[in-house]
Amino acid sequence: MELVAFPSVLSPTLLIISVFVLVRHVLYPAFFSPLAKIPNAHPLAAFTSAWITWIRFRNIENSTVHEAHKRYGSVVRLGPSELSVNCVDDGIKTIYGKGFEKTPFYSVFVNYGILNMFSTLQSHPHAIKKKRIANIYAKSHLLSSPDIRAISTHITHKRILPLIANRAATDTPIDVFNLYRAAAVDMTTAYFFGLPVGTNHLENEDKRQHWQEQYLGSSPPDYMFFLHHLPQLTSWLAKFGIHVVPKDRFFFKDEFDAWCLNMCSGAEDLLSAVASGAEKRPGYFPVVYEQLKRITRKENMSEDPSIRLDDSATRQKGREAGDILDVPRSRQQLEIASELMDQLIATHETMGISLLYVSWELSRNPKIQDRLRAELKSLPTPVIYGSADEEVPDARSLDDLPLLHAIVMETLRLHPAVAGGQPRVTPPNASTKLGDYANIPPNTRVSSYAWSLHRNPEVFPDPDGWHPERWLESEPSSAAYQGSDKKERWFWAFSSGGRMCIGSNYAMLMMKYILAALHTNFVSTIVDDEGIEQTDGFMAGPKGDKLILAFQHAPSEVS
Ligand code: HEM
Repeated sequence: MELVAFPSVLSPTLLIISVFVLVRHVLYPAFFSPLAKIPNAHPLAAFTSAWITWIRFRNIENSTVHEAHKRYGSVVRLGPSELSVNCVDDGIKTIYGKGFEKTPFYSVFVNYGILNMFSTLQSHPHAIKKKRIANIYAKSHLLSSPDIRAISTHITHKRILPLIANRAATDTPIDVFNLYRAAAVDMTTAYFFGLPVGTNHLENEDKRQHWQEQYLGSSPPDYMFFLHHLPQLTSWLAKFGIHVVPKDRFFFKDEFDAWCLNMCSGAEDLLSAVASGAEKRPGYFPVVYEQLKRITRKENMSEDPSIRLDDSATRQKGREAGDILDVPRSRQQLEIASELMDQLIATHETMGISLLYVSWELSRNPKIQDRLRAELKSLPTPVIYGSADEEVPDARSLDDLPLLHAIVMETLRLHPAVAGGQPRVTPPNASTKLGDYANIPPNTRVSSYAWSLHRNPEVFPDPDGWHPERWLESEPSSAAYQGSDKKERWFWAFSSGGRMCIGSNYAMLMMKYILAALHTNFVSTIVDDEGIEQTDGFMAGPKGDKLILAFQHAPSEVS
């Protein structure tokens, strides 16, 4: 009797559950949700996030989303509550303007348990952090900064040019990916901590490799999917001893954390020396460190809810690593280090990738390389290798060079280092219009991709071709590459709005100094570019992780 009664009780329950599931997960998302009218990038996208998660796991997100935009237009649905948006008006201007907060995708960038500018999700605490240093990354400041000039002079004349001259003399090719990442770290640590404290990865290959191992070990590229997209599941599994991401990541991170604190201690020593009367020489002063220290001293950190710090745990980790973290640090010190560490990581890959693709394109286009050399030599103070006065151009005249600027812009367009989606959520208590679609509900995840924005053929005719002339409107041949809208509005290599890259002007200037040094003095040719295609991730470096070039001394006159 009971055996018969059991299913009869179960049946209504099962029926109710089935109807609920059908309505909630099938009928509502497919037919009644305000997102139902938006084209699905895949038939499953309306019902489940599993499809886009699988696409991300396979590292084919940027290309898949781009194909969906080509087929279905500027707004596509990636999941039941997720969109990709590929337009400027009612697109990036809205999403990256005001009120759309970041998602936990960015939480992986926390250092020392402390949120920094990049990993702070909410606008208000983020704005406080950004304001601390915005002025020293402003273009007007950088173009007239004696520190920037001194750092560029030192690093180009003392490190880059002798290194390349040696390779040219011995006919030994070089991996420019390594070279450029080293140059980016050397320049940036000099600006942060002062030249005497900053790294010298260009000349010291062992230190460079060790640093690179720590960096890759603490943010292992093959596992970033789990840290970005499944952070809760990843840490929950770890509690049961299932380490989806290798747990030696924490060892590398501890070492890396200790390294950055050590650099901060070096900067402190420089500040003490200046306070005791030592000369404040340009380039030898820890510009960014000092400013962060000065500003954060005035802040009452305990009242800032964005700051989370388990100081004892951080120190314990340091003790286990047997390193300098064992020395107790104040919250202010860790706050500064968290910020600097993040900015350094932002610099290293992005500048390395961008310069690599400039070199690759120039090496494939020798005529443009020759024209660039002529332009660089026309500067009042070109970067001449071996010259007695070891000058670099004034930053303003370098910045004004039209061809150099066009080459860098076109490379950042075609090969954006940050190619992937930058996720945000629609604001609570408001509905939003994106593209042609109104009433997008609150808490919808929305992203735009530089990869797709930069490949709109109406704005960038022949979008897959490298045509610096599209940025040179005075050039007759540029007419073929002018699109229907202003290119600058669609150029998104540094993102836009309040969360736009703080280092964009700095990166542009430093990359121009490096390119000026190389291409005034040398001619580059490709030796091995296997694996040059970009990976399909948030950060899109070369699949082969290298580019081998040969350099020869440039002829003294360019015809
Ligand atoms: C070619 C070089 C660079 C490229 C292509 C680049 C690109 C970007 C992009 C696209 C973003 C926005 C990412 C997002 O919101 O998901 C960003 C943010 C950021 N970048 Fe860069 N970046 C470069 C160099 C640098 C440098 C040199 C620094 C520091 C010195 C830097 C520091 C930052 C910081 C701190 C943020 C977060 C800004 C915020 O949240 O307000 N970047 N960068």
